[in-house]
Amino acid sequence: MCPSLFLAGTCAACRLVVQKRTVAGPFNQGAERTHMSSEQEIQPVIGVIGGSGLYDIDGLENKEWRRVETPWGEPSDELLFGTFEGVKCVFLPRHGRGHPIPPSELNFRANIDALKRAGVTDILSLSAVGSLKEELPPGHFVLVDQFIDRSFARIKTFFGTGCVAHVSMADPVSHRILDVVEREGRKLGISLIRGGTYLVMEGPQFSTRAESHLYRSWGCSVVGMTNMPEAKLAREAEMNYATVAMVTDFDCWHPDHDSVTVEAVVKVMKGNAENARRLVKAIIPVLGQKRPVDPSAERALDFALITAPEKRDPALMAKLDAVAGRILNAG
Ligand SMILES: CSC[C@H]1O[C@H](OP(=O)(O)O)[C@H](O)[C@@H]1O
Ligand SMILES: Nc1ncnc2[nH]cnc12
Repeated sequence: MCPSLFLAGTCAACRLVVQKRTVAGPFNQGAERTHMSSEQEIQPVIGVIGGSGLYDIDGLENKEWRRVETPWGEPSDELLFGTFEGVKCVFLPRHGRGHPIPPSELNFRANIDALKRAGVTDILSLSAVGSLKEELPPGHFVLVDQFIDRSFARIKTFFGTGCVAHVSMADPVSHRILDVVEREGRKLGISLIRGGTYLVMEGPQFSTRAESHLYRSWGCSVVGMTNMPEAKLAREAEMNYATVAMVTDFDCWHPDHDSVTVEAVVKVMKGNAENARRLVKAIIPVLGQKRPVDPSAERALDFALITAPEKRDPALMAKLDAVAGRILNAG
């Protein structure tokens, strides 16, 4: 047990592990982030998580697929590193190229840790969803601002016995990112709605009609299988997160529409993907501008850790090097 891990420079053995892992990604800013103050400017690195139908990203220069190791296991795929108009970007196909991984088997921790390790500051998630509202037909993009997490077979935290943390999820998405997505999306003429609740179901089967009606009665806008625990883990890793939920179907509640099938989702996603690509190209140059630290996410751990230093588990602390290095290594 090392009681002094939070005090940088006091435990040579533990720090060795931390340092070895922190430098893994080519865009990593871990060292600067460790000591950043909220007045400090940072150079964002944009991460894009592509959902169903989005397994690559257009227009990147200096493209390179690269494997990133994490202490949580394998991410869904290699990460695609590149630049777009000079902005550093990292793309991850959520289900892997060719879509081999179902929602419940996604290694969400490895995915988020890998992006963090790669230096990503801002994550834009692109997801196919079913609509739970008449006014959100297929082809619409919903800029989600809330989630209801009904997933139940997933590991939902980086923390645990030996280092307990409780971050706030009251405002789970970055409104700074959504402002940019909304403005650029409207300029492109994409049908989008700002705000909405994404119901996360476990899957992989689609909902029963009773479930679909239940989610509607809760006021949810869209239903999908992937954005939790992704958003929770991004918050724990102090990364900004926002989702563009792209409607592909009316799930199974609508009396005038067939119940959702993969065939229908894929067909609509082909059109949605084109708009998603236009949108991503428009927002990256804006999101990639230098900006002040965004405390809502980038300071999420400031008041979240509760485990006394002498009760902390060195092995877990070492695994948290990328996710919580800013605070664990603070001198
Ligand atoms: C292929 S339809 C169901 C599948 O699509 C969505 O995934 P993603 O959010 O990665 O686009 C949905 O959540 C399901 O995983
Ligand atoms: N109706 C639906 N339910 C869950 N996930 C989806 N992804 C796309 N459509 C969906």
